Amino acid sequence: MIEVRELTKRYGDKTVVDRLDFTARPGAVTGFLGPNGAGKSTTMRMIIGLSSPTSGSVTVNGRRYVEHAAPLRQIGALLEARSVHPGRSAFDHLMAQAHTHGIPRRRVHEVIELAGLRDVAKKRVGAFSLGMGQRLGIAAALLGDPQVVMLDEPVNGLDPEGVLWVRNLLRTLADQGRTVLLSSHLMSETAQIADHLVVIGRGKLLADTTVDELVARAGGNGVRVLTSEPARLRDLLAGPGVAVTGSPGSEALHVTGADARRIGSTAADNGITLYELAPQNVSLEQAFMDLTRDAVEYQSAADTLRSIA
Ligand SMILES: Nc1ncnc2c1ncn2[C@@H]1O[C@H](COP(=O)(O)OP(=O)(O)OP(=O)(O)O)[C@@H](O)[C@H]1O
Repeated sequence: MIEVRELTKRYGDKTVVDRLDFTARPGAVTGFLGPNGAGKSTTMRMIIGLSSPTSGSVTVNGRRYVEHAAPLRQIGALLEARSVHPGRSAFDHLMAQAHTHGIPRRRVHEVIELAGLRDVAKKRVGAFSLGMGQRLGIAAALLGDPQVVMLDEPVNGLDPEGVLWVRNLLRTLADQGRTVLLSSHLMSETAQIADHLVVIGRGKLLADTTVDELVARAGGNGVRVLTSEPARLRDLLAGPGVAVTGSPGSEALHVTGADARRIGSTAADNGITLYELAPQNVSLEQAFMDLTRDAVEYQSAADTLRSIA
């Protein structure tokens, strides 16, 4: 478990992480999302003690990272800036890490297999593709067989097969009861992996939620209906969890909590004519952009032009 409490980091007069509060729980993949510069990497660095908070706290399995006798066995991390000696082989790199942490050689072979690196284990790391480098970073994160795994942009540079591999691996780790935290600025990609989402912008918590809740907050996956008898259809659809909105005198209704099939059947059973029955899918990417719009560090020229027009 990772518990972030009122975590704050300031560089000079700039507050980069601002009283951040969230929990990444065991048995779930928590997606840590935010636009560029939101403070994700800074938060992750504080989680593993590479940077110290200005105020607030963060614990891994109940203790601060530095208080663990064998931190590598508690949390395995892949952070963006890797320091791998380019002349070393993948095997030697992992062996050196294992050695300093009292991890047996057998485990090095296991993570090499797990990361699909067997064929390239003896190759110089300097000659690795970006994707192979990511796999090596993930192998290193898993070396201590940790209960908590934290990955900063793990699918960066991976081909579709690699992305699928990461997705399956993280699901397996969570299903084993481990805590998985992964950062990304890609909403749709994260939504396919994560059970839970923590969204930040300018260092502040914007949402601590599930994918479904986020979509609902952004307007939900409702259905637009055009009918000759809006008032009667509205009454017929009324029930727990169903919301129907529309303007007086208008033939249009917006329905949430009932899908197009149910609305169509209800209309047909009661002889009501429909002119339109259109599911409205809110794109996750749109929901994310709506949520983080005010927190984006550098707006695109188009946005800026729109806002001054
Ligand atoms: N050592 C530092 N000194 C001053 N400012 C810093 C330092 N490290 C990070 N920052 C600033 O903190 C802010 C947050 O950066 P951070 O790398 O944590 O964001 P991020 O969400 O990981 O972004 P990205 O998705 O681009 O990696 C940025 O504005 C960055 O310029």
